[in-house]
Amino acid sequence: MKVIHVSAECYPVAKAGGLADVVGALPKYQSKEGDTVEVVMPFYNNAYVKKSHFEEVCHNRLLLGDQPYDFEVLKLNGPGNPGFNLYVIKIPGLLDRENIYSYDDDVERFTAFQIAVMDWILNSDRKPDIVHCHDHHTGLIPFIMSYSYKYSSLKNIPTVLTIHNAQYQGWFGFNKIHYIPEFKLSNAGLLDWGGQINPLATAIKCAWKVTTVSPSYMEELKTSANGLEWLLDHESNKETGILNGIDPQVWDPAKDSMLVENYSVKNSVSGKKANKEWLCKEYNLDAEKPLFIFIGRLVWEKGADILPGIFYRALINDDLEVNILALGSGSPEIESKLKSLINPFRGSYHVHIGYNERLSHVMYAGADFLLMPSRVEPCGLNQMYALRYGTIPVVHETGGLKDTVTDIEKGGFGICHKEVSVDKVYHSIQRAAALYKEEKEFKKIQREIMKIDHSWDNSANQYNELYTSLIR
Ligand SMILES: Nc1ncnc2c1ncn2[C@@H]1O[C@H](COP(=O)(O)OP(=O)(O)O[C@H]2O[C@H](CO)[C@@H](O)[C@H](O)[C@H]2O)[C@@H](O)[C@H]1O
Repeated sequence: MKVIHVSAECYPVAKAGGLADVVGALPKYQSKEGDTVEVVMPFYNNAYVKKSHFEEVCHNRLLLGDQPYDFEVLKLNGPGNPGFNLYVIKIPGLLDRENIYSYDDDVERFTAFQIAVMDWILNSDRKPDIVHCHDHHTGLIPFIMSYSYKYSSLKNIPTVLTIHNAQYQGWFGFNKIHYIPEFKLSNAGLLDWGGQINPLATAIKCAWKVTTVSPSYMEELKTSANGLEWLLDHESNKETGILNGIDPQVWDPAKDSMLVENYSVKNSVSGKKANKEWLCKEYNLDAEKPLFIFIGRLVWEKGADILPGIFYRALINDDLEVNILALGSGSPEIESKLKSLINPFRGSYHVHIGYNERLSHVMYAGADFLLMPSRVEPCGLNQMYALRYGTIPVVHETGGLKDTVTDIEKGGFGICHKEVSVDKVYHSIQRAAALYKEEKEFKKIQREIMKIDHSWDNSANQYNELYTSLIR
């Protein structure tokens, strides 16, 4: 079987969040003997790409409307090889920029990327058995494969869409419909949702199967999906929730080269202490107090808007005695509120605004508790990384968090709250701080959570079974 994953992100080449982690790991665990699982993504002009070696596979010219663009398909070679064939599409002037998203011409960039992928597959000797698309940036592919005249020879290849985040749908106006390779106009309704071209909705309608990254999120989407509830409910017979895994080759405290000191279950106490002490020295925190961390995009879905309120309440209360360290970027208003707490709470609080992969690893290792007050969490990887690194998750019971974290009082290993509010999260922090004082019990939980298996094997098998059902 030959599978091609099409994605805007893939770790370690380009990462903005969890999508990259998934696409950079899943293919490694899907490849069984005789199978080929590949990834194709855009060529960005970032530091990783600059230091990597690529070999040209083909070059061609695509048409975006009537605008021609030359493109190259390059294969990653040499020491940076991620463990599967990884191809990048270079479209000079469109894709080769430093960042992944947030340019004014993202519609043109990602539509051209999808057309280039189609042209490459159309002209390749060995066609894939499955094309697996991820999120809205690749959502037009199932439509193009089924309805665009030029690609009609691909229409019997099954397509799978995985929704990592339904909040973002890639909407654009019908004035750009000519970007999509020519098709019978009577099919234009498949592109439409609420009067706009909606690539995520299009993929939900046209893909042969739709998956999302946890069973609970799949259910939640039917009542809360940023306008796509009815569609997701209507298409439910082709939908499945498959929980993400984590890649133990990248996320292993015993081997992680980004840590200050490596550790396993046996020496978790001293290993975590060394990482915590480094963080406390670096950010002027108190290593005696429990360390709570937050890592992620500073947006409403992650509950980041209530972080300043939660932090203030926890830090102003002298009896609680906690440290807080946050890492993230996003809404300028939240960034500035979080920064404004640095001066008043110097010695027990810091926020690092920006993206920093290495720091995130040290934080998972050195922290005692991870805060995830997400309002929407399709799966969430942070809580699984935290568990693996012996850090207890404090989470809102939603989506994938519900599927991966059970409260200590219910025989589990995390601290859960049922609502997203300053009060509820503060109450969870109080529970966590009390647990920290029960040293023996706290360290026992730390060791237990490090042993939980969240590796990809089980989920990779579920994807493979899904593919097999389509090929049959
Ligand atoms: N400032 C920063 N510096 C360094 N690292 C940072 C960072 N901000 C975030 N990260 C890292 O980015 C990843 C975030 O992954 P998540 O899965 O938690 O969220 P995301 O919303 O991006 O993903 C979406 O897709 C994934 C994958 O399917 C789903 O798990 C999730 O629920 C869904 O919202 C983690 O590896 C985290 O450490």
